[in-house]
Amino acid sequence: MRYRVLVSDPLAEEGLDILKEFCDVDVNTGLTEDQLVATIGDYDALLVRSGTEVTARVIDAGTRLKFIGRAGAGVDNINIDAATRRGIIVANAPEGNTLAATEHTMAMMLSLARNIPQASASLKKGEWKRSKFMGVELNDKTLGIVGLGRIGNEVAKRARAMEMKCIAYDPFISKERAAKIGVELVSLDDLFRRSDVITVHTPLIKETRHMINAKSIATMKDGVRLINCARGGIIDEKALADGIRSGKVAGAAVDVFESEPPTESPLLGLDRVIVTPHLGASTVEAQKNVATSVANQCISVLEGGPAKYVVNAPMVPAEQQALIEPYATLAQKMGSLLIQLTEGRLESIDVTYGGEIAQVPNTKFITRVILKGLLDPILQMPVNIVNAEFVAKERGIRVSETTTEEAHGFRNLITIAATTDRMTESVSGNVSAPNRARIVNIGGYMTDLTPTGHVVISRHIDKPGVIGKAATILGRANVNIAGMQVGRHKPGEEALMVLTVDSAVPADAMDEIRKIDGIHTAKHAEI
Ligand SMILES: NC(=O)C1=CN([C@@H]2O[C@H](COP(=O)(O)OP(=O)(O)OC[C@H]3O[C@@H](n4cnc5c(N)ncnc54)[C@H](O)[C@@H]3O)[C@@H](O)[C@H]2O)C=CC1
Ligand SMILES: O=C(O)C(=O)COP(=O)(O)O
Repeated sequence: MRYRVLVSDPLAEEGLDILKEFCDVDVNTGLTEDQLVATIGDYDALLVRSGTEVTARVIDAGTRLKFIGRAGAGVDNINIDAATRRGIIVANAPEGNTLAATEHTMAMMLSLARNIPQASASLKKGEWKRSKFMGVELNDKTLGIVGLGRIGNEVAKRARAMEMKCIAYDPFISKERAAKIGVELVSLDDLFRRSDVITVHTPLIKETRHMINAKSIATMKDGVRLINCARGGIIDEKALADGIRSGKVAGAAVDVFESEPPTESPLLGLDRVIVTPHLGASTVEAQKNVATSVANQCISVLEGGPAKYVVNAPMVPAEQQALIEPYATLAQKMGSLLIQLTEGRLESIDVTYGGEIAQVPNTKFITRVILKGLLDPILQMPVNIVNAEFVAKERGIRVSETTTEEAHGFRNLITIAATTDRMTESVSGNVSAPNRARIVNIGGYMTDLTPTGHVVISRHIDKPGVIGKAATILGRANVNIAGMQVGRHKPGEEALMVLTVDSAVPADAMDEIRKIDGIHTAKHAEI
């Protein structure tokens, strides 16, 4: 059956062509939330730009959805939590429109400085008002950049070329990194006080909503100019309109609005505000980039592969995927074995990465794979690397991750300990070559188990006859024993037996094994 993809905002043909090779694609733009809710259940993937509000209602109605793609950078129109809860991968295309948004910002800044849109409109009305449109030079002025990410960086480079002085506020960027592109990193208050022009390039999040407001405008230079080509709502539109009316703010350039289309915005009626209808990403080049990026990611995810720019799960860069793969495969099997060996309500999972694996920057990804292995078999809802952490948290299962150089004689060692309200059980595994992964310890007993197929794992008193009785019971049940290992600390004390068997063990045979004198516990597991 071919996958079905709904494209609910305009997407460049290049992206649609890629999708159509593998999927049935419906392009249906301008849907209301109710219309989306009514149809989304038929689709495996939804691709959007900023025009579609992907609400929790839409996501919950998308019972087949596996992928939500954003052909662009901002994902504030997608309810990421709702998608994560449902295990739906959300990915964007954050690099494809960076230069388009940068150039739009530069165009807005120059237009603002020289009143180009107003002068153009005036001349077209038949006027010739040269003195009315007196401008200012940008040369030597201070540009304050709020958010020195992809676009902020590119804007800074271009502003520097125009001999502007660039200062920036970004709590997540180092002074050294900013200095490399000739930008001085300052506090937000300093930026407000010192800038002639302020441009915002942050995402719209709780911390940035109305970051520029009446109070901050009051601290700015008289005659400051403001630019928002990032997200409506970062600048409080009402406060900006008041600032313009009072003359405190000389002008503003706005591409994005608190509500789009902005029918109610007080900015639209002001001469000194120039506006564009969210055109930052609207270049032929950017649209081709974001459409092909998101289409390729969509297909990869639908076919069970990774996406390059996942927003709601840890990413493994392409060049590290081959390295991580054997660990991830082992980790999932270890998780699955462990849950079959435990009894009771899971309280915590402690994962320790020892030796070489501790150096890999993507242990978070492996931890999610472990959680998937542990939780997917026991829960009704599908658990995958997107929602694994969320599902654990929701169920009050504490998850910890530790890295250490200690690998107990192995080059690398993953140990997972699961604590329930009744017991603690642990499993350790090692990858000695890309195609050689073993479970090397169960509950503190050394073993050497290829993690595949059926096993019977028991704890028993190390005394003659116990193992033989278990083997006899399996024989009677027509279960062939392919291999056997016994681990013990001292003769005569508790020992751990791992029997690899060629088929599932009937429940009554397992009950019989548990009744053998000397057997403490016995479990059948399929890895
Ligand atoms: N108008 C349009 O059509 C377009 C708008 N955008 C928007 O532009 C904005 C920037 O995009 P990119 O540069 O690609 O994103 P980015 O993620 O590369 O950069 C965002 C920067 O904001 C910084 N930041 C986060 N919280 C902050 C805070 N509280 N204060 C100051 N800085 C903070 C981050 O550290 C990061 O460096 C986004 O809102 C995006 O949605 C992007 C493309 C087109
Ligand atoms: O990529 C972004 O964040 C944008 O704002 C671009 O929006 P659009 O794809 O043009 O609706």
